[in-house]
Amino acid sequence: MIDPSLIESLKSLVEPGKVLTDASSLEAYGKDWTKQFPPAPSAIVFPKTIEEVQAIVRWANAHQVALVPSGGRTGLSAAAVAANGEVVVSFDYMNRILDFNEFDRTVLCQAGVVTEQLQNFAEEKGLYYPVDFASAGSSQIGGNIGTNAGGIKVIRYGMTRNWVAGLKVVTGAGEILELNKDLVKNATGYDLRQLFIGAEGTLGFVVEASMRLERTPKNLTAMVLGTPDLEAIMPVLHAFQGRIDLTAFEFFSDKALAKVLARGDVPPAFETDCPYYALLEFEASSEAVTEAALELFEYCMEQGWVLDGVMSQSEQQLQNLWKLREYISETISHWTPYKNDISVTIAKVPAFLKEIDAIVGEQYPDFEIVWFGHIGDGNLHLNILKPDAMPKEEFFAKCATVNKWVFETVQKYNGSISAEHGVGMTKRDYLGYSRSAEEIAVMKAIKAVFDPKGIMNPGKIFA
Ligand SMILES: O=C(O)CC[C@@H](O)C(=O)O
Ligand SMILES: [Zn+2]
Repeated sequence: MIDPSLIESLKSLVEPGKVLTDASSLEAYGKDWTKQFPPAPSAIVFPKTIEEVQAIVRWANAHQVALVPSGGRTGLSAAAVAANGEVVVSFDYMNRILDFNEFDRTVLCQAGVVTEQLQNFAEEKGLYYPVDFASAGSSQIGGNIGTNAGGIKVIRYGMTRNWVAGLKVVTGAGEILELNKDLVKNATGYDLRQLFIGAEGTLGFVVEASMRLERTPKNLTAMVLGTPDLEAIMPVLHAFQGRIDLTAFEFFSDKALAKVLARGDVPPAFETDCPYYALLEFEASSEAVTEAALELFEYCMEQGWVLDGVMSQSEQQLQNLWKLREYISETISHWTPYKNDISVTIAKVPAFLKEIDAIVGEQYPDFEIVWFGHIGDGNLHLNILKPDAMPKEEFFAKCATVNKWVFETVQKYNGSISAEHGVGMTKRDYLGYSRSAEEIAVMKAIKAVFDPKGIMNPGKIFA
């Protein structure tokens, strides 16, 4: 905890009432969606302007106070958790869309603009912001950039990184930098914008971002296909990708589906029980595309890769099919899951999946294992559910012992121990499985340049 007199000086930097220290605010703003680390911030500060953010960072430098950036706090790696008396900097009051440029198709957002707010704004302009995920209703653009958020349309549109035209940041040294200025072409040396994307607030804070928009997809149509086993999913992807440009290719297991259906608010896709399901989406822009999709469906049935399937016939049915996939994470959060977010290149998915599945089957004989994720991107979400009777600490400790086997396999396949959720605190001890000692040394050197006093989100990414 920091000195109470320091909190008083912090109050002088922002509008009255914009520093909170009451227990419920500390609890709420001190954590994200992870449940491993008890929140313990000293205060929450709510700047309204870039100048206020800069003043807070300079104050933190002067007094050696650690800062934690806070957006929608929907992260899954504890990158936005303040567990050690830090001051949380919330962007809740920097939530305005400032400008729209129709020629460049860019939207200037303050860091606290909620993802859905940007998606809706794009729609009003007849355009589309394509980065999408279940937490779009609360996640903020600044946080999406800090984690380089991915989601369900990466196969077609890429990660948040692809949509950042320009950034304004306050570095850990308290300087304001304007990065890339929305240029499409800018060959003037290092692209510092890219460094701040996925940096989890460890170099500085994103205060404004210019985000690119895209044309609206036409007549999005989804298919849910039941497969006889895990191995059948990738040939289905390959078959469809040979003829159709997919906007999504997701998968989930029967266990994931059962949890979602048990909620009672989503209809099943079809009656046949299958161990695994693929959800794919495409633009049914012409009759020919729809026909090709149906032919591919039949072909996959003939090959024995698909047991049953359905294609959405209306916007409502499209939404319902998506709910089967999008509701999984929130639904299973009831079981305090231990999460893995791992990836390999597409070609390696079948062999990798088989090996990981065997490891977890062997290592977690008594735990319920839920598979789902963005398999079309090579990204698997492996969730281990906590048995109700087992204390949280015991459960997480048991799961951590299995990391060695899972991460050694990830390393063997040249994969990533965190595909899209970031490193934060949950994966910092395992960074070496995905990044070499030399790379980590360079990353730390870069941090020292932007954040010489080490006050920006310390303890995240690096142990
Ligand atoms: O809860 C998870 O493991 C994944 C959350 C999110 O990335 C998703 O794809 O639904
Ligand atoms: Zn995901």
